[in-house]
Amino acid sequence: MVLSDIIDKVADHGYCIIDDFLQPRRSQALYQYAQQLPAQYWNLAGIGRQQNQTINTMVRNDRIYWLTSEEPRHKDYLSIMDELRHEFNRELFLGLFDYECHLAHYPKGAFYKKHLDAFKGRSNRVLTTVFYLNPEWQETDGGQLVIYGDKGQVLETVLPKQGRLVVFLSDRFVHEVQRSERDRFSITGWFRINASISGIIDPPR
Ligand SMILES: O=C(O)CCC(=O)C(=O)O
Ligand SMILES: [Fe+2]
Repeated sequence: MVLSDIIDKVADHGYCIIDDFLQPRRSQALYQYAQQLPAQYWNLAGIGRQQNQTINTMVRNDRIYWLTSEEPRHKDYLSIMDELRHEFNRELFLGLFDYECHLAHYPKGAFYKKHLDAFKGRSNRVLTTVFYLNPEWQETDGGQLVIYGDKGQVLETVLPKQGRLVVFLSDRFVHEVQRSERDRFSITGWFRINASISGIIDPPR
């Protein structure tokens, strides 16, 4: 996998789906790490921004855990995403300022209804990344990521299988996570610009 493939695809289509983004043993290590995280680390995910953050389990009911660079076991992933950020800036002049990401755990029955990760001109999230950790995944396990086009048509239905990375423009593609029939683990993140838009800044986490 070459980072420039990702850049080219995003430049051409606004999104890309890449397999074997990391070496299998690195993906597997992240999977094992996520699986053994004690229950108290996982928080129910909220929706909306800072003051308006609410937990609405009708919209999403996954659990998340933010990754910080202080923890050595997060460094590997954060540093490759930083390389990718530099590459995006070098090739497409996106001016991406930082990257934030969290582990996500969708237990059996969990989902995330149709949504956008950012609203045009109202967010500093530019690109969304989702990296999948489960080593085995079948159609019948559910949990597909569905990406929609601007007329509401299905563009992609993505099986969340280990090593696969999805990158898309955060304010352009409505997407959803279909009900998962098994424990589903991933790392979702956002490349951001350092802009204060209408006096609103997205929360750092
Ligand atoms: O896990 C996925 O496939 C997508 C997650 C997502 O859309 C989000 O966390 O905003
Ligand atoms: Fe999303």
